[in-house]
Amino acid sequence: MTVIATENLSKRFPRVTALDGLTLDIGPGVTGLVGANGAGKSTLIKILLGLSPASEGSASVLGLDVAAGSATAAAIRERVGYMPEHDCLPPDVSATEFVVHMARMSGLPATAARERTADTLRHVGLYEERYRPIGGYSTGMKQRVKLAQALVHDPQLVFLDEPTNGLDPVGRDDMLGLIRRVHTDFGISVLVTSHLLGELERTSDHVVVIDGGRLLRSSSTSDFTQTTATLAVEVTDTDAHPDGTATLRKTLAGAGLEITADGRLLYVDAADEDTYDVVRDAVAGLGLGLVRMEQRRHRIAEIFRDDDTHHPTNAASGDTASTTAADPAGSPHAH
Ligand SMILES: Nc1ncnc2c1ncn2[C@@H]1O[C@H](COP(=O)(O)OP(=O)(O)OP(=O)(O)O)[C@@H](O)[C@H]1O
Repeated sequence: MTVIATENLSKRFPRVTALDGLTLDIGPGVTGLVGANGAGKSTLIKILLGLSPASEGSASVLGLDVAAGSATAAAIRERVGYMPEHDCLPPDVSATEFVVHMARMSGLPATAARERTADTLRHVGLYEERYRPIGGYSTGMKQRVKLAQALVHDPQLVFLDEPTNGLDPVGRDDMLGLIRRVHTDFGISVLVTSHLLGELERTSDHVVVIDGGRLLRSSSTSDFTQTTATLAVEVTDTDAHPDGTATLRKTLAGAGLEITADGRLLYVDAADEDTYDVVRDAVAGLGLGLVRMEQRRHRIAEIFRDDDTHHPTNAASGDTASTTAADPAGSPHAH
């Protein structure tokens, strides 16, 4: 089932092309949309919401064409929630008043709007504070109000534009947990943007990476982080073998295995199941202690670093979405 589809979608402003022939097919679940600042993430969301027309190409949301006219646009808004990137909350009203208002705007009757508001604010973790004016809230609380107003009319899909912006590491973790639960508890599909690839690794079922308005990669998170056929092996030293790692490497190479070393870790190419036995027997035969022998998993960021070396666009443009997005230093979840 397709939740969001775009076909050759472009958006040109007088001085910049924000989206450039973007073709996407996104299914249900949590999808992370990653790209550096200016990659075109917000532009894509605005087109999908019908707030901004595309220059070229087509797009549909929940099977509805975003350019089909006002009746379809209204139908999309009924089914879709939107959490904008920038601060957009009125400071003088309380979270309850604001979210009730947004629920009423979405067409809910007064009683249902009040009930849904109470439930949604509780779900995002706002309790007694919900009666105080929003102007006195912390950034984390404001982000929660923005999330609540996107969810209050029980949409099938929400667009969350940089929901972790401005949050400290604990606040980020909480927000990412909440986003995950939006899908697992309510079955709502999520398109969440970030310029940090690492933080979407844990939260998303699917990751789409764009750079300069173009699609760089779209695949399921498990494809990104799939287990490779490489074993990571670490051993102790002994009196007989003061450099156990080097000794084991020599022994395994002698047994015909492909090995690379990274400090005390040996990466052994596990061509088949027998490789485990060969390594175990070699370690036991040498009398070394086996600290670890495990299948190596790729992290998303690692795969992008590999891709960067091959990708012609990146090589040409230098400071790109993937290099920025893959920067593990920027994300508390990258390691
Ligand atoms: N209304 C506009 N007029 C002119 N240029 C625009 C407009 N909106 C966006 N752009 C440009 O289009 C490009 C994509 O912007 P967009 O906001 O979609 O990026 P983004 O990936 O969401 O980045 P950010 O995280 O910084 O918002 C940028 O170069 C931006 O300057």
